[in-house]
Amino acid sequence: MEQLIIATKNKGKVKDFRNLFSKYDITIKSLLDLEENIPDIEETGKTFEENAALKAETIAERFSLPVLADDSGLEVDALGGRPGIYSARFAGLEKSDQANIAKLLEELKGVPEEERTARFVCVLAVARPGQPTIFKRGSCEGRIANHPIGENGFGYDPVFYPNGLIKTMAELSSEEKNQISHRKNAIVQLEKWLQDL
Ligand SMILES: O=P(O)(O)OP(=O)(O)OP(=O)(O)OC[C@H]1O[C@@H](n2cnc3c(O)ncnc32)[C@H](O)[C@@H]1O
Ligand SMILES: [Mg+2]
Repeated sequence: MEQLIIATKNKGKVKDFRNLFSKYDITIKSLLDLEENIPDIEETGKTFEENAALKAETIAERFSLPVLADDSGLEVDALGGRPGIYSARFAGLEKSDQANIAKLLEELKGVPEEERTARFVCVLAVARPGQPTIFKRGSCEGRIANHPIGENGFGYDPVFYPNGLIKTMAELSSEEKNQISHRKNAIVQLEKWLQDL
């Protein structure tokens, strides 16, 4: 069984990745599992790719090991693509899922259902010491609910209806989310690399 470091401190992502990687017989170590406390990596990039590379390359250099990072977010069409790369800090730097959802619903007040289209985007970066960083992008199309429903998942899952479903992402089991998610759609593109790990 192989081990892969994921440069994240987000427990929701870690749960998704553990589940998504189980079929490749790969175990995950996140920054939350490491003995030493890794300071937060400032996400100063202007794109998902730049921020994913910052996270993956910083940790890969530090440990001289291959590292995967995920930079992801929600693009809402009626908001011109916001919150996008700012999804985690939409309502402020304390990164509260509840506050982010409240701000999103407030900004979308009065916007009719057909104009509430949105997508989750996930960019994965794989950094390996001395080699060029690889990027893969996945997305999941849907629309924004009028109020939060469901207890599973994290982030904006309670207000996101994936296309074709009458349940929000937070009403799906992990297995169901991981069949259709942006994260899954990015990971499948790494399949060849994962087999050679
Ligand atoms: O940077 P790391 O440590 O990985 O953790 P983070 O939460 O700060 O992660 P990002 O910078 O990539 O911001 C992504 C945000 O987008 C949202 N998001 C991403 N994937 C999601 C998902 O599967 N379900 C719900 N919300 C998601 C959620 O608000 C995340 O905090
Ligand atoms: Mg972050």
